[in-house]
Amino acid sequence: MSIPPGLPPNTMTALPSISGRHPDYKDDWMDIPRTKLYTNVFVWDEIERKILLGYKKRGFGMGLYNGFGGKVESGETVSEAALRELKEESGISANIVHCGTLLFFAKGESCAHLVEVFRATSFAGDPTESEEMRPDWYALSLPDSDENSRTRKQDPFEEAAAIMSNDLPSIPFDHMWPDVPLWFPLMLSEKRFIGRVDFAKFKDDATGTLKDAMVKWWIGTITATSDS
Ligand SMILES: Nc1nc2c([nH]c(=O)n2[C@H]2C[C@H](O)[C@@H](COP(=O)(O)OP(=O)(O)OP(=O)(O)O)O2)c(=O)[nH]1
Repeated sequence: MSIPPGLPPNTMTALPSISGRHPDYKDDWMDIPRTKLYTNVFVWDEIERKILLGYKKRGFGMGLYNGFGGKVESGETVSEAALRELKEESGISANIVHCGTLLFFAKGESCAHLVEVFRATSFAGDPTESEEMRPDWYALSLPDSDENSRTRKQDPFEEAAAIMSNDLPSIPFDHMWPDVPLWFPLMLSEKRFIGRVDFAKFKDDATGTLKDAMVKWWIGTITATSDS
């Protein structure tokens, strides 16, 4: 499948890719009226095998755990916005490295979110709760999937690290955006990725309420760009 519309046009090769769709969704990518730029920063400690996540206390994405980020404001670069949001929401500073570009659109919304994702493994300061986010450390791990558990079992270093692991809680993937398991393993293995996920409301069988579900998705690993 080719790179979905709305993603940076100069990305020449993005392989391999993961793609899929909801069984009840037959349409193509949705038309996006407008796009707003966002950042999202994930900070982890390779030695202590822990990752810092924030619990969103209010507004958009309330009740979910995520990296730290928000809208890029006029006059600032994406990296400046990423560092500002990280500091405001978690109280820490970090050496950030850009690793992904993800486009999210929910049916019926006026605007898509183009999210520039950064990773950091060195940081300064103590995580501090803000009005918007409650930061906490979680044990560094991959989401559960056949693919990930196969990889884990084949990697003795990863297994040893897991045994030496800390007593921190596991990453609450069930309380994160549903797209996270698609690209999180790429981020942790320091790959560069791009992707798009379209959402639509579906009835949640368990609660009977309407819930945003992923209806069409594509994530690619960047192997080369036309300007590199
Ligand atoms: N994984 C994932 N992350 C998303 C999605 N949509 C989306 O905005 N994000 C990320 C990007 C940002 O890091 C964060 C949303 O930022 P925000 O609404 O808190 O922005 P903000 O702090 O500037 O907003 P505010 O103070 O004005 O409320 O969530 C999505 O569909 N999936």
